[in-house]
Amino acid sequence: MDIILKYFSDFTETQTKQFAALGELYSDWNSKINVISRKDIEGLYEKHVLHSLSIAAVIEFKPGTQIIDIGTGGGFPGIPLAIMFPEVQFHLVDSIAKKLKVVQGVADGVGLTNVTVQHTRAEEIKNRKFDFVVSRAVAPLKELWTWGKPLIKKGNTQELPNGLICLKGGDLAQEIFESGLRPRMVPIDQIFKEEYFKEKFLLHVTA
Ligand SMILES: C[S@@+](CC[C@H](N)C(=O)[O-])C[C@H]1O[C@@H](n2cnc3c(N)ncnc32)[C@H](O)[C@@H]1O
Repeated sequence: MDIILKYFSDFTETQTKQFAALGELYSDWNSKINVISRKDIEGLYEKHVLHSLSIAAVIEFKPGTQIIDIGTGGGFPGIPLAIMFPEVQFHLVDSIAKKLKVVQGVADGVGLTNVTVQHTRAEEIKNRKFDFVVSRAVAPLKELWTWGKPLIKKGNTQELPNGLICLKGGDLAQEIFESGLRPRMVPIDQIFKEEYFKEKFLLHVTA
């Protein structure tokens, strides 16, 4: 939890309690339904919570914004962002139902009222639009954009235009080339100084 407070300090008492509760909630849920590796659960706040919050370091979503997290797994980046932005609506989807049990359990455990979950493949969602798609470690950029683009309403009311914001790591040159897109790229090690964030990037593609 200290690692979060190192970079973010403007939390309300509720938010501080909610972030603090994540450690125990994820340990409990993960012992029942394994969604996070044992090694990663030890580094939960750095590798999952803080990493998810890199999005909050780049954009402060306005109240009323609607966001879908594609392939949320155990709730990343959706859950930390939902705590960070209590007036923003988050729809967390995954193709594996048991992962969403954990997500719903954690959301209920911290008392989040701005989170909904849906068991579906992203490409099967019809007739719904969001301001942003967020995603971490789910699919190559080309595929993510194919799934995400139809879900995004065009708009330009925030610091960044509506679009896809995804968290990725490693050498992305080939992946970006194959996508045919020109995302804006933010190296996360410019935001957070821990070794873990070396070669990790936030990509933003405008809708
Ligand atoms: C490597 S995990 C990442 C989970 C989470 N985003 C995180 O960073 O911890 C990838 C997740 O994407 C989900 N997924 C893959 N393809 C999907 C699709 N087409 N629609 C919805 N979820 C998908 C998988 O079920 C899995 O939970």
